[in-house]
Amino acid sequence: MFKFSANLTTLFNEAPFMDRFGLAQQAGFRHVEFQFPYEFPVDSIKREIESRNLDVVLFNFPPGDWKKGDRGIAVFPDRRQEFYESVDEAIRYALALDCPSLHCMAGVRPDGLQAEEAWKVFRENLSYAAGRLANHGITLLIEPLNPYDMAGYMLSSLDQAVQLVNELKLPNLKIQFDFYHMQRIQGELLASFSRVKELIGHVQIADNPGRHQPGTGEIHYSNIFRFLEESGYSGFVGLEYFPLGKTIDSFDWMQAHSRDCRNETETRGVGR
Ligand SMILES: O=C(O)C(=O)[C@H](O)CO
Ligand SMILES: [Mg+2]
Repeated sequence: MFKFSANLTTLFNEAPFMDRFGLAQQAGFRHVEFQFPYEFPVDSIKREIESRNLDVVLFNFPPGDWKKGDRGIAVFPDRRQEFYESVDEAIRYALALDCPSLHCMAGVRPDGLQAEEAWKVFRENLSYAAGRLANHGITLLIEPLNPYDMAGYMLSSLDQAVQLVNELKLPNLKIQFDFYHMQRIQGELLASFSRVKELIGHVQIADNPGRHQPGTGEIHYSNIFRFLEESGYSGFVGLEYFPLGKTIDSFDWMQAHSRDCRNETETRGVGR
């Protein structure tokens, strides 16, 4: 049975980041994830999760300078040192927070950088990072992002991610399968998930269009949840959506899922 995780970057964003842990707990969540925690001291986050009995299940490596357009720094030949330091920083946070998985964003390829060179650097950096994370039992994740939201992002198809994972053969390198991005990239959601099931280390959800909660768009999430249960996926499903309306009013779809699911108590207890 899979478990829901509240993404505190996109959920509860009516409140400052450090207040979102308490709001997630009050809403019944046990697992949380977020994108970038680095502007907040790790000890403050640790206090929040310990006092609220939450587990942190995922966050990203530092992405470079987001305001200047960086969306990861793993593809740049001239920024390797900065990438190594970003791995150090991510590990420091992950160990303090006892987080089992980290997502490495690739980056946006500038015009002057040849694709072949960028892929080579990405492969080398992933090998480096996977080795460092393996020493701590942490899984490294890569996630294809749709080209409409993130133009020029290097890793923009599921096939590219599969190729990297198969080529590199690193036991702790897995795919972050975000149904929202997959819908916008290629559709064929159930078949695509089935095809790469063994390579998936984390799942995320949002509906399309709008990237809001399930039930607001075109994705048939009750089918997807049933399918995930039947497929035996037992990892996390991150709620990485921007609520339409107040966050606390955006969880109706979860009640429907619990009703559909045979073991209601377990779904609620573990997931929310
Ligand atoms: O945007 C997404 O879907 C993510 O999961 C990442 O954290 C990248 O920002
Ligand atoms: Mg995602």
